[in-house]
Amino acid sequence: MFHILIADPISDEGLDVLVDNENITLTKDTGLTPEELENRIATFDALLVRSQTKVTRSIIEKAKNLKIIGRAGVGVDNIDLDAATENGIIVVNAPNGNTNSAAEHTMAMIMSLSRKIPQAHSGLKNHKWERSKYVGVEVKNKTLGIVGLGRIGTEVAYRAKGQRMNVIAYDPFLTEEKAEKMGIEYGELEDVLNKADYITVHTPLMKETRHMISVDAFRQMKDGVHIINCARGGIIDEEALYDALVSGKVAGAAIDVLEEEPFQDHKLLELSQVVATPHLGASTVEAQENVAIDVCHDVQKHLTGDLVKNPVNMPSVPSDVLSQIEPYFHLAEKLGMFLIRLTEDVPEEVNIYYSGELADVKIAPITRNAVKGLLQRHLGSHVNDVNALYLAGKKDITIHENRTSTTEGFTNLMTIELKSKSGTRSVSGTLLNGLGARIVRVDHYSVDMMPHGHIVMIHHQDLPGVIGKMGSLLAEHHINIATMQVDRSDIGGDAIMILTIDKNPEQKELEALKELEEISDVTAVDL
Ligand SMILES: NC(=O)c1ccc[n+]([C@@H]2O[C@H](COP(=O)([O-])OP(=O)(O)OC[C@H]3O[C@@H](n4cnc5c(N)ncnc54)[C@H](O)[C@@H]3O)[C@@H](O)[C@H]2O)c1
Ligand SMILES: O=C(O)CC[C@@H](O)C(=O)O
Repeated sequence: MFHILIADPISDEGLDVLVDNENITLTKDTGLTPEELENRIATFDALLVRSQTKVTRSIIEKAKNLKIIGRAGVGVDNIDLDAATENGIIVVNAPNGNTNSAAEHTMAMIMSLSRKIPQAHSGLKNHKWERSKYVGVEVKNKTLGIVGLGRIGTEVAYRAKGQRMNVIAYDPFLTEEKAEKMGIEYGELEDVLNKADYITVHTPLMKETRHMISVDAFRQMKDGVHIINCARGGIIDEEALYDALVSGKVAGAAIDVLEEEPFQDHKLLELSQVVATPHLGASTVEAQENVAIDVCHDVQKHLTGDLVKNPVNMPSVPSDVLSQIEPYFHLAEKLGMFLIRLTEDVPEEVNIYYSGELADVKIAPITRNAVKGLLQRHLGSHVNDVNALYLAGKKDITIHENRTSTTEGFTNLMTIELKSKSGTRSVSGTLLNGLGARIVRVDHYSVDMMPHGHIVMIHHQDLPGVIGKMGSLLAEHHINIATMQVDRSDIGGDAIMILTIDKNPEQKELEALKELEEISDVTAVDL
């Protein structure tokens, strides 16, 4: 049974996705204080939030069962992503569902600023008919500067063009060709600041964008510029904006978001040239349904073992690519689990070689599963594909991915090589059409074994009678051999025997095998 805590108001249309699942329980408890959330979170498998709830490191560290945090919206600046990743908790968002609403809200803010609609409305509500006080300006032929031309910025650009505005935009991913295709002007940040009559920001809030519009940026703007922030508080330096409004440099500002929310007492709100809404960009029926449905689908997928569509702290995999590579996840994890048993030393470097068909697919998710298999022996079951690479880095294990053309006759071949102080060990596997995964090489020995069950790997000398002795010894301990593979380097030289047996061998049984003089090493692996 999975328990989901809904900590912010999430649309029922989304929750309906989860309600019908009999393995899921939903607890709605909105408006919890950080301390209350910290005290409650331990029993939950999933947490659903919007922008209000701050999911801090201390909350995440108390969340011993948490597997997924669903953010019904775009911005994830209210979630400590590093803490989530370190703790193997996947974070998903709903990046597409509120794009239109945020863009429409931005346009409404631009029009409100230009025609002073909120101020005039307030006047009338206070029984004042003040037509001359609220003379506005047209937006037609004015220049709108967009900082951040992603999903919302792009939609704002098209809407502004519909209002006959000129649009200039800055985004690190915007090219001149793309700008030309959109019928807008391409600019550096400086060009946008210099040329625009209205400046609207649509970047995420990150280290790089915090206070990107500050004193220096205001200095570069036209006198009488209008500023709009429907993205995130913190992108604009609020002190600098306040001063620029008071000095008249900025004619008006429209604000949906501020650094501290809720913000009913902020000094910017005291200025008559500021219009503001309480973080309403995504607050439409449509947007809330869309984001709730998207995020709830992903939460359900993750809890039932499927890959999610909108991961934030893991690369996403398009479904056509996923169907190609998913069958290799199991093979990769088992190869990793097997290989780590071949050394008692601290792993230092891992090389993963992808050959044949595997050389042409997206390998990163396969690598994550291999590393997960490797690390689980020492780090336990909290290693998962969200934190596997992070944890490997923390343990100073370097991971290299290589694509090669050496297929050794297989249509696909994956080899993992593990380097440690005592040397290099390796294991190779393949996926046989219709037959599933096979381990086909252990170090330089060829084998053919299914990667599951109780496996005993024995290094011995290639001499007559060894196999018989070993078989009798196992029989004495009532151990039944299910399959056996043997390979050798030379006649009479080193040889390997891999058995699958019907029960987990006890330590004393392994010790008894080691006592046979022809046997140099015995390793048990449970896959
Ligand atoms: N007010 C609201 O209710 C509301 C609703 C939805 C989204 N948002 C906010 O809007 C932001 C944008 O949403 P989106 O869906 O368009 O995201 P997006 O990822 O599609 O677009 C963000 C764009 O910003 C660009 N960018 C990043 N750093 C930049 C920089 N230093 N300078 C210029 N551009 C930069 C990126 O390249 C990207 O194209 C979200 O992060 C969220 O915080 C607010
Ligand atoms: O939760 C909300 O309504 C705000 C969402 C918005 O800020 C976002 O980043 O998607």
